[in-house]
Amino acid sequence: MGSPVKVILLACGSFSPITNMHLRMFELGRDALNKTGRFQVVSGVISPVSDGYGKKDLVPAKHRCEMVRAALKTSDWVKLDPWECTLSFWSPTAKVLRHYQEQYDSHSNCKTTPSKKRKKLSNRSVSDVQTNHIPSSDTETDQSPVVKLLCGADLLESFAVPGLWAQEDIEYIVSTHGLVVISRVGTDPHKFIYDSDVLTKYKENIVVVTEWISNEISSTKIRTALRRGESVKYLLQDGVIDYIKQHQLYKIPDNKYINHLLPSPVEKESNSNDPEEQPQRPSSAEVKVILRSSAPGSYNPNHLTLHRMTTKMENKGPVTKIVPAHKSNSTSCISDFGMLVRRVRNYNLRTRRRPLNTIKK
Ligand SMILES: Nc1ncnc2c1ncn2[C@@H]1O[C@H](COP(=O)(O)OP(=O)(O)OP(=O)(O)O)[C@@H](O)[C@H]1O
Ligand SMILES: O=C(O)c1ccc[n+]([C@@H]2O[C@H](COP(=O)([O-])O)[C@@H](O)[C@H]2O)c1
Repeated sequence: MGSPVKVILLACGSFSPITNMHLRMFELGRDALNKTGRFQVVSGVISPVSDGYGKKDLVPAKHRCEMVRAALKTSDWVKLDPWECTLSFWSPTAKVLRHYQEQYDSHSNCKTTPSKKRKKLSNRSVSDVQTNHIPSSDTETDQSPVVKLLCGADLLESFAVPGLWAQEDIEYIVSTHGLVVISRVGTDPHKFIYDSDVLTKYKENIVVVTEWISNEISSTKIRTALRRGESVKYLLQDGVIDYIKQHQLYKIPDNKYINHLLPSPVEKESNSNDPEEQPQRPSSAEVKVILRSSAPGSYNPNHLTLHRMTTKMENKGPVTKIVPAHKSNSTSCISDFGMLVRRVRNYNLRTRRRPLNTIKK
């Protein structure tokens, strides 16, 4: 067998935000290709989609790129390439693959490699190897790497969504580049390939990786958890969580799990051991009144009851006492109380108001 074909794994997607499973995909893909003996993965590239894609909950590309950068601090072989997402318009994946292939071809030692030869290499199947229908090793070592699309099985199955992908793009991707597909719960990539004439035609160029340690992290589920104020630790890299918190992405409420990672400067300053200084956990009724009256504008607009309950307080200026809002029946903000109380205390500290615990009921 000749020397293996060098491969660059390219993952296209929203990465809003990048999850640990996106990172795992690269590890799984590299292992699977290297184990065949036919390929040697030399690097991985993450290409976040342009803002022009217009998908729901797609935070601006600059944030998605920064989150990818933060996540990749723990990888020594996967890199961010912001080319696609710096364009103001969406680019089909076939175009993105072609762009990167051209980049690598032009940078390779073998600038004269005809693309047809590359296509032949990329398409090399198990049967090719077995029958020694392979280029000589001298030729191979001069080859620029082949860019393969690394994706989850849901992306593969989206090929069948009517009108979503151009048929010629699908054929170009599988014939010229090839796919490395990571299994995902609820998908059946082998059957999907069987059902598709074009995928069956090029099936030697599709590597399906079964992830036995199945892990259904998705960016959608992460966004849902964030919106609900739930912990996302161990699902995202800590640097990504910090970034989300710092830039208040995904409309997160005051999230105790997120916020406890990075205490606000005011919280650091007020690091008192005096039990009298420690905020108490008030009842829901108390918080509702505190929020609106002490820090107008900084409460979560989702807590509409707060607004209604506190209009009486508006002319009273700063918080001087807690008024039990026993008439309220909303429980929507209960999980955020600790942080809400800290916010009030911080607000009072910043504005030199009396600490919360000195406020009498
Ligand atoms: N848990 C997972 N298992 C396998 N592949 C995944 C997983 N999560 C994401 N991917 C793959 O990562 C690539 C980029 O993902 P993208 O950010 O667009 O998807 P996503 O996490 O499913 O996002 P969203 O939930 O916002 O649709 C896609 O090929 C997708 O199939
Ligand atoms: O090229 C296409 O026709 C095409 C059609 C649908 C999706 N894609 C790409 O698939 C990636 C994941 O998209 P999504 O909607 O599953 O997050 C993203 O990079 C898109 O540009 C690409």
